[in-house]
Amino acid sequence: MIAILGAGSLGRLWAASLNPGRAAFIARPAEPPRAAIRYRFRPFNGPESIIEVPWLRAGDNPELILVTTKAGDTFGAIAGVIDRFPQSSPIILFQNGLGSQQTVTAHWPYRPILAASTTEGANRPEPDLLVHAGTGDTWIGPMTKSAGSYLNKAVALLSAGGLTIHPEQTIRQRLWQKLIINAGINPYTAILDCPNGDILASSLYRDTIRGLCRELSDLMRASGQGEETPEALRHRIETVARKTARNTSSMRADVLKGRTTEINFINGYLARLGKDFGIRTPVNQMLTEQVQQLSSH
Ligand SMILES: NC(=O)C1=CN([C@@H]2O[C@H](COP(=O)(O)OP(=O)(O)OC[C@H]3O[C@@H](n4cnc5c(N)ncnc54)[C@H](OP(=O)(O)O)[C@@H]3O)[C@@H](O)[C@H]2O)C=CC1
Ligand SMILES: CC(C)(CO)C(=O)C(=O)O
Repeated sequence: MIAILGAGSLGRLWAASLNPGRAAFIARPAEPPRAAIRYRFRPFNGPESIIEVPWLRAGDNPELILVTTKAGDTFGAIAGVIDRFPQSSPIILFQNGLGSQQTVTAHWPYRPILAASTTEGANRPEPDLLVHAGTGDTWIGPMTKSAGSYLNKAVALLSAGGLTIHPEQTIRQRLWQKLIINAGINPYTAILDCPNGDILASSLYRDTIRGLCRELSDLMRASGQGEETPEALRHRIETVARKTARNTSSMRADVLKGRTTEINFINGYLARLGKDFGIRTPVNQMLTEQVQQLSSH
């Protein structure tokens, strides 16, 4: 049994991809018992089907716990339920950005905690409809010392669902690579209220991207993530913006739906890191503040 904490878009994608009966959602601690969650699943290819996922029962001992809450909810969500599970239960964190993973591993350093970086895309245009909007790859790797020995088992269990999973010993590097892309696309799409590709011609983007990439390059070096020139980072950001030109980014989607964004774990994380290292980050700071003004965060 694979337990999933966070019955949103990504959690439902995982539940739908695993064989029937293999997944269960973890309820919030104070939630009264409810009937199984039922939703329509529209796969990337093929016909729609109905998925029914039960709630994990008291005493169930999952082989794996997937955490698919938003970054800002993750620590509280885990803290609310973790005492139900043995110290040896492996936990995989699926959050975008950085910062939430460090908070969780600093609090539970002896638990086997892994992190994932995924390019799968899922959304819920209606509450009971889950759309697998884009297929991709998922990399999983250890964040705590004891997690290393669980990696192969976790990859095998999740691969059985049919999504493409890779073991990744240097998962922090992967998370950084995705962070760079999210930092260079998401806030602009939220501020400008436009699809990913449209940011490239905007004056906000053109006036600030050089400075942003300089900050990203300096922060990568200071964090031990290696040397990447600002020009190379800009090229990578723009390649993804062009490839996903018609996409609504997750941050723009959050703003449009009035939800808290993950800005504090993307450009906000980078601005905080700059303060720790004594590196000036005026562009990350400005983007963070502008996005914070658009929503409750
Ligand atoms: N969707 C995608 O395609 C991708 C998402 N990601 C990352 O995955 C993470 C999840 O994203 P996504 O699935 O889109 O987000 P959603 O908002 O769709 O799902 C998050 C879910 O977590 C639930 N939740 C919040 N707090 C708790 C809690 N304390 N206990 C149990 N459940 C809780 C929310 O419930 P409620 O709505 O009731 O608050 C919601 O159902 C994010 O960090 C995102 O960046 C990464 C790559 C792709
Ligand atoms: C790569 C990108 C920008 C694709 O939309 C993304 O990951 C997101 O929207 O969060």
